[in-house]
Amino acid sequence: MTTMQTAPVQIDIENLSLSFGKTEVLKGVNLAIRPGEFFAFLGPSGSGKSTLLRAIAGFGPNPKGQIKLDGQDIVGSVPWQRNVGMVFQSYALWPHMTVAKNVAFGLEERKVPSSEIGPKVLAALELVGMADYAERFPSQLSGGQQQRVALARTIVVEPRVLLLDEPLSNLDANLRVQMRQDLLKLQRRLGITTIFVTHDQEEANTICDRIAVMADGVVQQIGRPDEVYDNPANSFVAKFLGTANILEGEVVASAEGKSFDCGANLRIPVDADEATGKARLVVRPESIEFAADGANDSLSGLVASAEFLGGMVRYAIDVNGQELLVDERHTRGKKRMEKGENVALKLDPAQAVLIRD
Ligand SMILES: Nc1ncnc2c1ncn2[C@@H]1O[C@H](COP(=O)(O)OP(=O)(O)OP(=O)(O)O)[C@@H](O)[C@H]1O
Repeated sequence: MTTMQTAPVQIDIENLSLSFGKTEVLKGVNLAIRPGEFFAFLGPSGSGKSTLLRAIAGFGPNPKGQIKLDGQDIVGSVPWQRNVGMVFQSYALWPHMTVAKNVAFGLEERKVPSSEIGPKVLAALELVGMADYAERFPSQLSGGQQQRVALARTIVVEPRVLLLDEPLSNLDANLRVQMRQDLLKLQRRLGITTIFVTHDQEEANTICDRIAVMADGVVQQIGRPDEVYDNPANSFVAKFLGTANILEGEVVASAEGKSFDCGANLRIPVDADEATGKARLVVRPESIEFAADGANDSLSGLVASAEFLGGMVRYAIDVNGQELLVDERHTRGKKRMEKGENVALKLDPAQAVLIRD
């Protein structure tokens, strides 16, 4: 079982809405997940990520709309008919069964011939690096090991889709980093279409091919992590992925062309085809640079605060009443600028994104 027996599936979610009583928690979700993709639902607590994942698995109230696996709608079919594997945050291993029994359980339920069960269990445990622990009980394993067993138990039945609901959140920080790489390797080896639910942007960014950023039961944006980071569709996405300066202002036209004006003498040129009127400008702290004093087009400001973050220093700079966060790479022994110090900033317009929300 080193690769999928069947070709990986495409998942299409169309106009999916779901309510708990009168509360609508998914509001018309549309998503297309490609075969073999490692896809993330990323969003804050309560945004509906788990509800959406559970709807794919067939748990929870029946949604309106469609969930298609390779074009076939599965809404309305019972969970065990979907052949979709789910790994929960809490592992949910049977405490009274050994590791091998836990992994064998799903095969026995599916009436797989007993002669095939042993080799399949061993192969699944080998895939997650737990073959030596087959006769232990869950209570004799660390959290990370239990999570590996939970994974083995899910993949042993060769599901068409792998659903992971915050699978690493109970592990300590170092183990999480290692496990996410292991997960990625496993996913690539199996070639299985996988959805990973997390509220941790670093986790999603490092291992997922694409992400859907969710808020309030609505998909806010879909794309590769770097695409979404570089081109946030709205303020929520800009703030949720990384740190962003979001300047309020308007696009104005003048003899020199169009620019974004947020008062405070801060004008940034924008494309000629941008409509005039109210807008916001998103600028990441790492894309603003300190310039030599008096350099052309530089903005002058005052250091309001400085935070040492290890590899960099995050400054808050007051530019005529508008505060801008600016990250500067730290090198050994580099002196930090002091509060009240005069600085000049360079803001490359190509690094700024105009949004209208
Ligand atoms: N069984 C339920 N009954 C009523 N409301 C529910 C139920 N399950 C979830 N909800 C509500 O649905 C909304 C979405 O919850 P969901 O668990 O999908 O969010 P989430 O993004 O996965 O958050 P978290 O990261 O905290 O799990 C929340 O407002 C939650 O309170």
